[in-house]
Amino acid sequence: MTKAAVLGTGSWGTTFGMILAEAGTRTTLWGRRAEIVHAIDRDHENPDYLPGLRLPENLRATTDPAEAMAGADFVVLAVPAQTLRANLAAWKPFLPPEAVLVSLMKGIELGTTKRMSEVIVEVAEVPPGRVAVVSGPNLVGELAQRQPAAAVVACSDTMVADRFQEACHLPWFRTYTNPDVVGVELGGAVKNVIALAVGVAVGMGLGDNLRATLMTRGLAEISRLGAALGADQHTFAGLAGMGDLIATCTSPLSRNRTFGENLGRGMTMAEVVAATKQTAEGVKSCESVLDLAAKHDVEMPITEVVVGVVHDGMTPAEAAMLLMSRTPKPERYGV
Ligand SMILES: NC(=O)c1ccc[n+]([C@@H]2O[C@H](COP(=O)([O-])OP(=O)(O)OC[C@H]3O[C@@H](n4cnc5c(N)ncnc54)[C@H](O)[C@@H]3O)[C@@H](O)[C@H]2O)c1
Ligand SMILES: O=P(O)(O)OC[C@H](O)CO
Repeated sequence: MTKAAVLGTGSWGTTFGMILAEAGTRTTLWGRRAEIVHAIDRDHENPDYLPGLRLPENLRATTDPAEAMAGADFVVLAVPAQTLRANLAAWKPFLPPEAVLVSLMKGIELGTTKRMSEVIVEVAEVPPGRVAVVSGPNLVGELAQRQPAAAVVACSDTMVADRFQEACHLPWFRTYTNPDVVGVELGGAVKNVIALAVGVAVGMGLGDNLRATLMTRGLAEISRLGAALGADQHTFAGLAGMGDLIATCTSPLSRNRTFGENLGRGMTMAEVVAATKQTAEGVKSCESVLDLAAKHDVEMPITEVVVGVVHDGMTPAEAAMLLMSRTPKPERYGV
């Protein structure tokens, strides 16, 4: 029987552990908080992140990373993106020698501007073919209710992608494979930034035309950055691109969109941060995405104003004015 360790007992780590367990993969969660781990292992519930959701009885949990990873074929990483490097360095001694490492994280590392799979390759010292990524329209608020959804499993080694696709495939959670790790990771990371922008527009009371415009031009930004980094442009028309962008930008379940909406309503950053109990990856990744774009001379105006509003004191009104007053351009650059 295939065995998996899921490192992180937050909303996505717990839910994905449930998916793996229901798909027949022997799964153990690792969490740092004993009270949450005991509740999952003993009471089959995560009271903090998924209260009321009955977890599979075969889904185990522990605070011991060695115990979680012992004999694992897959080690699934489900911590906030900016904590990956330090965590993985601590977990490295316990990684089974042949295990595939799977990233559920949607972020770009601050400072290095590395994608999560690049951080994993560097810290764990494994070849890219042993690193997979899962992304797509996967709002936990719906998945925890076992509502139908789909996701992409990306790995440069297509056999590895096929194996993990099988390990987490369910009738209500359809998995697709894609060899384009760069495109899948960029889609997942940058959609969070665009969702912040759409959230600000929602909070300001602006309408559906602007929301659709921000999503469309946001996808253009993601695609431009992807082209500069060698991604497959088809990926951005897929689940990890357009699919996740639509889900995140249109759903009140999205932490990133909600964060932006609170800013658009006039709350201060301090107030919004205090009100946000879960991870909104775009808040930190907007800066690393903009740095990555600058390294490759890619223009990302929506990302730029998101950094302005979230980190540099720009008001939502100033951001809207800046975007709408840009010089007229062809819809597609370079044509
Ligand atoms: N929740 C979703 O709907 C969803 C869906 C798809 C992908 N993701 C991605 O999954 C990743 C995990 O996010 P989440 O949604 O589960 O977040 P979350 O806020 O629900 O949970 C984060 C978990 O990480 C733990 N944590 C925080 N700091 C830590 C540290 N320094 N070391 C170890 N653990 C730490 C927290 O205690 C918590 O258990 C993110 O990159 C997110 O973008 C989330
Ligand atoms: O709640 P968000 O904004 O982190 O989005 C959750 C998932 O990434 C949606 O696919």
